[in-house]
Amino acid sequence: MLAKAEVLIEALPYLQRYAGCTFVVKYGGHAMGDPAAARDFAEDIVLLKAVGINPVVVHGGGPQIGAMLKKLGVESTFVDGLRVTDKATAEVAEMVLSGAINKELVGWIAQAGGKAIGVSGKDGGLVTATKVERTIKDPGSNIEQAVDLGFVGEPARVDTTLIHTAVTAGMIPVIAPIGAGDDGHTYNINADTMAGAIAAALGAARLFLLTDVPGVLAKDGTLLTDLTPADIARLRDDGTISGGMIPKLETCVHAVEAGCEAAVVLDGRVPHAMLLEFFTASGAGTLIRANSAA
Ligand SMILES: Nc1ncnc2c1ncn2[C@@H]1O[C@H](COP(=O)(O)OP(=O)(O)O)[C@@H](O)[C@H]1O
Ligand SMILES: CC(=O)N[C@@H](CCC(=O)OP(=O)(O)O)C(=O)O
Repeated sequence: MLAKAEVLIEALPYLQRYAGCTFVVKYGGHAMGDPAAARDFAEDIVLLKAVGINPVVVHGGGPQIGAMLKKLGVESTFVDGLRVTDKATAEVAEMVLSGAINKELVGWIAQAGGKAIGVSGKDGGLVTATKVERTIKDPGSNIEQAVDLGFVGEPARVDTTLIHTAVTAGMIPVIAPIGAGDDGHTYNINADTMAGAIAAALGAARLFLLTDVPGVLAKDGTLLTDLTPADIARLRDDGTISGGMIPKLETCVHAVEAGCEAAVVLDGRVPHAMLLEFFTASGAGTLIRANSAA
């Protein structure tokens, strides 16, 4: 019994410090595979709301989009962790993200006793997207070449009115990473990028990125517990990070440089990972701050 009280007391300074603050939580497609983990995640989100923190959820769904494309016989390729998206792929991405996954998460939060509102970046002009321009180095000649990723977007403008309205009404926004461009097209946005842009626009106290690894791992597999933007640039240059970890850490750098206090990459498969990270002194995962002394 006393142990339970001690756990609550350990959380007290965090509760006092962060009451009224916004946390943006990105729930990755890899982390959401297991229904028990999804239930734990929803409980964590509802608990945050109950103690006066305003959680805003941005979800992914990469593996689920991949599975649907496979069913439909459509091939998918990636450049730097971004899915090359033609018109048909954009339609499937919107269907899976805004339709299936978004509503499933809203359902899990309702089951846990919360009130969630599921939207995509298209709703209320939340996220206006522009086309992502990328170049890749030709391995033979080392010459930079432009690659066309199709309808892959990045947030150009974020209008947080809808989020503020929902939060004021006691609701938890659940956001799918789809945006409309000024050109009228639908853009598929990497969910980490979407979460970082929303965290930056809201001036969130924390950005949590829940994924399927314990955090950022060094080449020998050990967990890197604290990183700065300069460390991340080095890890990218020496090839320690690759694939989906690249947009994830770019997002963290963007968010902390825009004023978000800290970003955390952590293992969403661990039950109640976010609560353990946030409310206990022994944090898990990788913490990213603008500078190591902060
Ligand atoms: N240094 C690294 N540390 C940890 N994971 C890494 C690293 N480099 C690349 N990765 C890859 O990044 C993946 C996480 O990104 P991603 O697949 O996009 O996850 P999510 O769907 O949760 O966003 C890991 O599963 C791992 O394969
Ligand atoms: C442009 C781009 O790559 N979009 C992603 C959107 C979903 C996503 O990011 O999901 P995870 O967080 O689960 O990886 C995709 O099509 O897979």
